[in-house]
Amino acid sequence: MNSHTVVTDSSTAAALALQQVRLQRGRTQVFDGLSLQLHEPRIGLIGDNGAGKTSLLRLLCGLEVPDSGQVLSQGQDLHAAGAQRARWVGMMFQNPDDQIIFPTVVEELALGLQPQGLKKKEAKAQALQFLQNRGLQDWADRAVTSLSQGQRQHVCWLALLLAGPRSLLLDEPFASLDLPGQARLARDIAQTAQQVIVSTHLLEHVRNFSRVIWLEQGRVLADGAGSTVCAAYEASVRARVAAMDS
Ligand SMILES: Nc1ncnc2c1ncn2[C@@H]1O[C@H](COP(=O)(O)OP(=O)(O)OP(=O)(O)O)[C@@H](O)[C@H]1O
Repeated sequence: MNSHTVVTDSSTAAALALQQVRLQRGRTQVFDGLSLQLHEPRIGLIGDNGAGKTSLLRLLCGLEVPDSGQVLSQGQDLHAAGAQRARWVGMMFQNPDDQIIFPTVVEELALGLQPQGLKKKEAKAQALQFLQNRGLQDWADRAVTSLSQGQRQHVCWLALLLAGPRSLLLDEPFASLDLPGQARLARDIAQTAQQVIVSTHLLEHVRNFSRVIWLEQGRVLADGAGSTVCAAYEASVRARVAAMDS
């Protein structure tokens, strides 16, 4: 298959796929021919700092363009898709301040509805209704800067849910959430109809996923049931820590 080939059979194509992707960031060759078919409704990404989890998510949502190879969503080239890409895939960033653009919560949520062709006023009304349905109407006109880090992360999750692309990519979504916040997000993820791909160091949140991918230096070290892959990663960490002590 050459680098311009586009798989067109969307009935069998994976929600997301990488074909022979090479990516360099700065001086680091992050991926050197990575291929993955991402069919499953819940996929976890685990691995040490610098393994390539964020880079993979950034490729999958079109923020990084591969140096060679292709990123596909249901068989269509993500980078050739232009504006409709926002209907296919959306990402929640590790740092909410990299994501939030608008001064108030309701405006930020409304932004995500614009790719659906809604006028500003309609989008704002829908965003307000969405907040009301979740008992968060008091947040609507709050300045985003007045929210805590964890609350801003929650706003990013709500914006992604409301925008409703068919694949949701979450980069360390639990990192700054308190325990009730983590439980709420885990419940939301479990109830979401769309595909959800989660990168995390908190393994309990992906251990029950049908698929977890363990990345190490841009390569797949293990790929399988969450319980098996998480146990293998934990065993590796234990062995490395033991080696440090000896
Ligand atoms: N903007 C950048 N410029 C140069 N190199 C980068 C950049 N971003 C990431 N890298 C490098 O790419 C590699 C993969 O980084 P990435 O952020 O994808 O890892 P990660 O698995 O998400 O790590 P973490 O668990 O720390 O978030 C690392 O070696 C990192 O140093």
